[in-house]
Amino acid sequence: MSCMDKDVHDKTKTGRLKLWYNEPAKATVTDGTDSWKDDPEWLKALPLGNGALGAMVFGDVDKERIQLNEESMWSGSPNNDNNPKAYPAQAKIRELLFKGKYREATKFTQETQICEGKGSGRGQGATLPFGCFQTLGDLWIDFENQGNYEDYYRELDLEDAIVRVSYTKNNVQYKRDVFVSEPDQLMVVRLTANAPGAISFTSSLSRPERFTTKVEDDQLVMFGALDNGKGGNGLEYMARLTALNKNGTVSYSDDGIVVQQADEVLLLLSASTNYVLDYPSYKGRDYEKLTAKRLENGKQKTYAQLLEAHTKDYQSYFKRVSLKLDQVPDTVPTNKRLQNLKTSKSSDLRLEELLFQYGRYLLISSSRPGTLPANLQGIWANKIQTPWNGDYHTDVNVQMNYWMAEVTNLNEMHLPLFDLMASLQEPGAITAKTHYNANGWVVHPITNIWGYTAPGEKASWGMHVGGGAWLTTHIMEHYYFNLDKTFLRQNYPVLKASTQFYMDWLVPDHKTGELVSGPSVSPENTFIAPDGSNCQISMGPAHDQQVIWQLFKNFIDASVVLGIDDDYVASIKRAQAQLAKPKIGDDGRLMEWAQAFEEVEPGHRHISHLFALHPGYQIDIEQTPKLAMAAKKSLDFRIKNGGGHTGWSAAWLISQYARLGEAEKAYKSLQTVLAKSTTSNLFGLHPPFQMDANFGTTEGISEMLLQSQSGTIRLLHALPDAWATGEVKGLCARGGFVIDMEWKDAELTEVKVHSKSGGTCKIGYKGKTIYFETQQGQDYFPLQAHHLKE
Ligand SMILES: C[C@@H]1O[C@@H](O)[C@@H](O)[C@H](O)[C@@H]1O
Repeated sequence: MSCMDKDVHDKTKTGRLKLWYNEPAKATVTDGTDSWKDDPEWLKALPLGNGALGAMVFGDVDKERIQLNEESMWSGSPNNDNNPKAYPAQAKIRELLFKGKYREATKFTQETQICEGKGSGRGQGATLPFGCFQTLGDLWIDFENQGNYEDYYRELDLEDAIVRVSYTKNNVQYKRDVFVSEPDQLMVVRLTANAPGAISFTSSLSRPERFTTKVEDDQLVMFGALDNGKGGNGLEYMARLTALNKNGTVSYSDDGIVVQQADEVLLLLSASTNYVLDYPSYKGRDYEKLTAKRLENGKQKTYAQLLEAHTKDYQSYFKRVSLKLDQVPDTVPTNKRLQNLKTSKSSDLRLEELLFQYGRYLLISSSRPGTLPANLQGIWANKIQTPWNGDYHTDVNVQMNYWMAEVTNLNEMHLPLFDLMASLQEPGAITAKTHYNANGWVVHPITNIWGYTAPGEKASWGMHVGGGAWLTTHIMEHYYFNLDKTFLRQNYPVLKASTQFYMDWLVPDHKTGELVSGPSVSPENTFIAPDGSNCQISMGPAHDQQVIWQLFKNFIDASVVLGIDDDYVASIKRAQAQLAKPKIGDDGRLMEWAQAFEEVEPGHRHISHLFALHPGYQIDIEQTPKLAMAAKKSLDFRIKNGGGHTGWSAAWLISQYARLGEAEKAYKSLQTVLAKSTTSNLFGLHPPFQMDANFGTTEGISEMLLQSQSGTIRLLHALPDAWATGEVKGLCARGGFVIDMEWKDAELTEVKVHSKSGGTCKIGYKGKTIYFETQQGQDYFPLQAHHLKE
């Protein structure tokens, strides 16, 4: 084990992409009872993860706290409280709606269509069958010697996914390096000092409830079972901790590990549960054996070997993309930079670069092939009752988590979302049959790791049936960016089964004969019915019509790619043509509902009726300019009335405006996210903390620089004045292209196109469009070769 490599702990030397601070996050635990309120010190801690194991490092001096997560730490249990009363009532609700009796329909829908049980417990389901994503617990490192310290420094280095802490105390310089390795499935903590025998501490493991610790050989083991929400034990978990010391002594007791006068110490932690993403039992993993094996493997390796494997793995993803907007060295601590931005209201290019790459860092750290998808918290939650149960919301949130995956060259991180979709097929088919007597599968706005697909406990948000269609759009996105036919063939059944649900669900509108979806909601939004009552339920809300249109388009395109041209595909083409389409209201805005209702909350956080502009593309600035202008009116109206007031909704606005080529408005929404919805560790805020704002912001910045949804690769489509000069490398475009760009004074100066799969490349820039044929693996320079600018 080597000692003390000086330079990486000194930020100024490297100019690397880092979050850094001159003060620790206090390791004290504040009262976690109010699940909707964040612990302010936790929001200063720094996140690490390997997709399954997560850690938040506080970096405190006298007592270090590393709050731990494991992706499947969920209370609750498999329980799909479908409601057999739903289908018999459906026809009456539709009749009421076609007659314009919205108040009666909304009331009857709440009485007959929601789940049988308590559902998500209004986002507080920790003790219910729905369950809740919870903390694994805390690793404590108590140095037991109070007193002053100086030269304090801590950082999260995005270039190698390591947290470093250093300070001087009693003339001894202490250092900590922490990372969570994917190859070794271990959290690694290295403690060093520049004086022999200076390292002494007691280390322990704990969590707010349901845990026992014991010694097993040279390990401290924490284990327990979570609440299954039915009055018994559910998921079983285990964490194992061991200490490898250089000189000094180590002793183990059921309460902790005591290290005395060591020169250097390595702490290794493994953790897992008996969970398996497999309907109907969702269990069977031998977590005790797995955690023991991982720890044993780790103990056979040197720190350098563990570090090298981790860095190599992480950088193989992170280093695919670089963004340069600012050349000025980073001399201001991150929390101070953010504070300056919030007070001065002036932009900060370095923070924008950092936020862009931070989204990529967080996705690599919370979603890997074979893990569960990133949830509302990514994988970082410090409570027993997490906001909204830390679940998977399918009416924008989980989709937003993955919008950036392909364009920012992280296609592998997208795979867990497809695993989730596949796991919802069986429970979703039972809900489709029970609630709607329909084939195929359906999911409503909330799902969890137990295959929950029922509507939940409130019709006002639960009756969103478009979530399944929306989720499947990711299948075609992954195909378009990678042209992987094997992937498409494997996922075609999920796509087809989703179309089968909507083919059984859609009905002709009594007046227009167009196919409409309903009873359904425009996610979580409320309209004023003609009788003045506040209602949510209607026939043909724009959002449903748009996600179903996109699903049918994707299914037709996938069938063409796979050479499938049967009667069923033909029936989908007919149904798509018959769907009610986006409409423009008398006020020029895009209509959110089939009728021009007034909104109870004009500044509502959801903008679901603009799905067709982003992430869908039924509406396009060049191909459907009228609808695009109506979309712009709707966006401006939303913001004028206070829209974008949650982190995720402000992040979505960046992409929406970017699709319209509205660079300054997109940039303004980016400033809104930074100024209003970003906290000192750059976590996004709903508030409380909610990860989709981070992922949505990275997507938004990508959309400002590069778009390819229309079939044309649009370069610098929404370049704000603030980014007059810059460079981006490694962004991906549909069709299997990787794009590098440099620009100066808002003019492209260099473009490189790498063709991953060959084929025709169509590029658009400032109103000019060029085409050129490409060979697989070749690079092209369209600026010169194809006179892109003349
Ligand atoms: C997790 C929750 O998801 C939906 O319900 C949104 O409307 C909320 O704003 C929040 O993001």
